[in-house]
Amino acid sequence: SMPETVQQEIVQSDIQSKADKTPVTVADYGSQVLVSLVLNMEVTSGSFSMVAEEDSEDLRKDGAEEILERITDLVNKTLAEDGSYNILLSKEAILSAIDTGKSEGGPSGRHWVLDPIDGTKGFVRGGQYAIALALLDEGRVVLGVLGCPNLPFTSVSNLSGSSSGDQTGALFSAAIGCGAEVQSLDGSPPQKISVCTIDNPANASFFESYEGAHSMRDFTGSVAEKLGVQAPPVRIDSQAKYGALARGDGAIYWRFPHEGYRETIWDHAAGSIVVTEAGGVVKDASGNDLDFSKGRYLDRDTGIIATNKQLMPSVLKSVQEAIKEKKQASSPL
Ligand SMILES: Nc1ncnc2c1ncn2[C@@H]1O[C@H](COP(=O)(O)O)[C@@H](OP(=O)(O)O)[C@H]1O
Ligand SMILES: [Mg+2]
Ligand SMILES: [Mg+2]
Ligand SMILES: [Mg+2]
Repeated sequence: SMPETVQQEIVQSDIQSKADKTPVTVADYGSQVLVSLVLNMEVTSGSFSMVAEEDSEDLRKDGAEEILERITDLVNKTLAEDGSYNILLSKEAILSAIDTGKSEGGPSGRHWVLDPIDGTKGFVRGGQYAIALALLDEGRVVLGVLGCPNLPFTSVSNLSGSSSGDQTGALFSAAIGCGAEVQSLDGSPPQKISVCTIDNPANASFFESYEGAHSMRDFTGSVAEKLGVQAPPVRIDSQAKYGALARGDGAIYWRFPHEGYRETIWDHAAGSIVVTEAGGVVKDASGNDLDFSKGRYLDRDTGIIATNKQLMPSVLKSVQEAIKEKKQASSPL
């Protein structure tokens, strides 16, 4: 696919820095264009609304001509190679396709939620990333798809060492009330997946961000200790973590960003339905469900925890204890 080709050949000029200092690449923009174009053409019933991560502002600035040209070429080349749609996009059409993702979402009606490349830092590093698409209906996630081109098809235990002969690439999908599935990217028949059945925290392993700045490791380390987790953390980028959890590669995924960080809905919508439809649960640190109905940002208390039903009560308890300790340690006497 287009992101795979870009990842293999990525050069410095393909990578830009956004106003918030996070990276964005030609593949992030290109993926947002392609997904929004196809959705627009295929979804014909009702009005179309999409909440997506990227916008065209930086691409309309002086000096962005070259990168816009590169995105336009990439998108047109991909469309031509695929052959399903006989269209050629101008630069202006590229910019307006990106901006179809400007919706505010919210509690009423239907909204597509897109992270065109989740885990851009992993993508640039040659690591894990995901293309994450979900559908919100009246404020709840009803559909989710996670494309993970670099994820071993059977298990992340095959991440290091390609000697296993495992296929690479996994496409997770879930619809509300219908369970979760995985298939290979070349279109093998989908198979049902479910979270692991581990109930003893001593046997549990956990996923967390590869990027240390995305989740506080001193905090998650103390939660792991309280829980009695023995295994070392498995650190991978993007919502591939939700996919890996949903098929039982590990028992827990948790995320505790630094204070003041606001989570966005496209970082969790697709992943959370894949996990819940695989029989798992996704909560904030207070044990509340995530609320995707509040617009582009996710309404939540500190942290996000995904695990199976058996482990959630003890994980929440350890998290609460760790939060209490942290508050005591930082409050003046
Ligand atoms: N300081 C921070 N704390 C927490 N999350 C952050 C962050 N900076 C960026 N992120 C988010 O973390 C996502 C990647 O998740 P992970 O840490 O699980 O790999 C990024 O998605 P994008 O790569 O789509 O921008 C971004 O939204
Ligand atoms: Mg980003
Ligand atoms: Mg993201
Ligand atoms: Mg992204």
